Amino acid sequence: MHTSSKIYVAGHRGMVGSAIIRRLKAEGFDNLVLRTRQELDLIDQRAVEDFFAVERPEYVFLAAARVGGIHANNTYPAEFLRNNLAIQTNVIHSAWKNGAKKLLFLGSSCIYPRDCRQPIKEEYLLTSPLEPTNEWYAIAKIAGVKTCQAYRRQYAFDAICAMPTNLYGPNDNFDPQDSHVLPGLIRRFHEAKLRGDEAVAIWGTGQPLREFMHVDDLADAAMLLMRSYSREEIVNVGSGDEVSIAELARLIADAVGFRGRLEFDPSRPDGTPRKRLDISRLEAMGWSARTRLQPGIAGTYAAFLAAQHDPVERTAP
Ligand SMILES: NC(=O)C1=CN([C@@H]2O[C@H](COP(=O)(O)OP(=O)(O)OC[C@H]3O[C@@H](n4cnc5c(N)ncnc54)[C@H](OP(=O)(O)O)[C@@H]3O)[C@@H](O)[C@H]2O)C=CC1
Ligand SMILES: C[C@H]1O[C@H](OP(=O)(O)OP(=O)(O)OC[C@H]2O[C@@H](n3cnc4c(=O)[nH]c(N)nc43)[C@H](O)[C@@H]2O)[C@@H](O)[C@@H](O)C1=O
Repeated sequence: MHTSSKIYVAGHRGMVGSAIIRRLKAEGFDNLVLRTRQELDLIDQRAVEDFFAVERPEYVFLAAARVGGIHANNTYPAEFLRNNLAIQTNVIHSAWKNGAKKLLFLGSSCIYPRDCRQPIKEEYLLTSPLEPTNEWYAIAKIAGVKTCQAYRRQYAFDAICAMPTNLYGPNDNFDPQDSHVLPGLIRRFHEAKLRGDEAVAIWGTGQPLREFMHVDDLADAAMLLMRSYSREEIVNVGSGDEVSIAELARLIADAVGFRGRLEFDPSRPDGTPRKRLDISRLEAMGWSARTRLQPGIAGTYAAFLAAQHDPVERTAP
């Protein structure tokens, strides 16, 4: 990949896509092809084929997807299955057909079995049943992995797959219902602080463990893989920063300055009990995450506050 290479980042307005764009621009890449969802709906097969036939990008970061937290996954199963199958199938096929040199597909740690041995190695995929709250999304993402592997075997297309752990950072989705836990709780604690509430509700028991990674570290790993990894085996991307949801909630309350009580609501689902990734494969390439959780949360809260004053933030660049 050279700084003049033509690079398409699908989903460049999302959290991951915008982090990859920041990283590419910081490294001097200046031949970026970008389309908003309004300009190019990636579910529309004909539109995607036309776009690739005209633009013929050399490298593709596939960071567009129907994404959300436990509630969104559980509530919109048809969208999580259909949109993700369509987006990834259209993009992978058109990239290959129009001569792309390489494509990076993003899966997720939630594609592994619910009760997986820990830390999770890449080879544990498809060894036992999935977590029911996100099986539709997981099935779609597993199909994405298999699509990349099939195109590599049959057509020698250099499609690679990264499996990130739970991500957070600037430009995240801070929706009160449909977001992931970290941005969701930043908003809930912030609003509770402004109202002077005495307590904040935390979904579930607080006992599940999650590994959190700053999205800039994911962008760093994505660049490394795009530059130097060309195999069909999937690659985990994790940070080792594992905390319980109760511990996470206390860290966020401290960062936001909320001094009231935390009230756990066990009527809401916990989801997977634990999903810590084994990242030996990536470590063997000399990689490790840099941003620790506490400063990462502080920076994300600052980005949330900035976006309150500038509501177009999530839709930039
Ligand atoms: N967030 C996380 O914790 C994790 C994320 N990942 C993976 O990283 C990738 C990016 O996730 P993230 O950045 O968090 O998600 P976001 O929701 O922040 O971004 C997704 C992007 O995809 C775009 N998009 C969705 N549907 C379409 C469509 N039909 N046509 C065109 N664009 C579309 C969205 O556009 P618009 O802004 O218009 O909606 C948005 O820009 C996904 O593949 C996800 O599975 C993996 C592990 C963890
Ligand atoms: C990245 C990964 O993310 C998803 O899986 P998840 O890790 O279960 O996602 P989550 O961030 O929504 O929840 C983590 C934990 O936190 C608890 N929790 C408490 N309070 C809130 C809360 O306010 N919001 C949310 N969302 N969760 C909360 C919640 O009950 C759960 O125990 C996949 O669906 C899939 O999308 C995927 O790929």
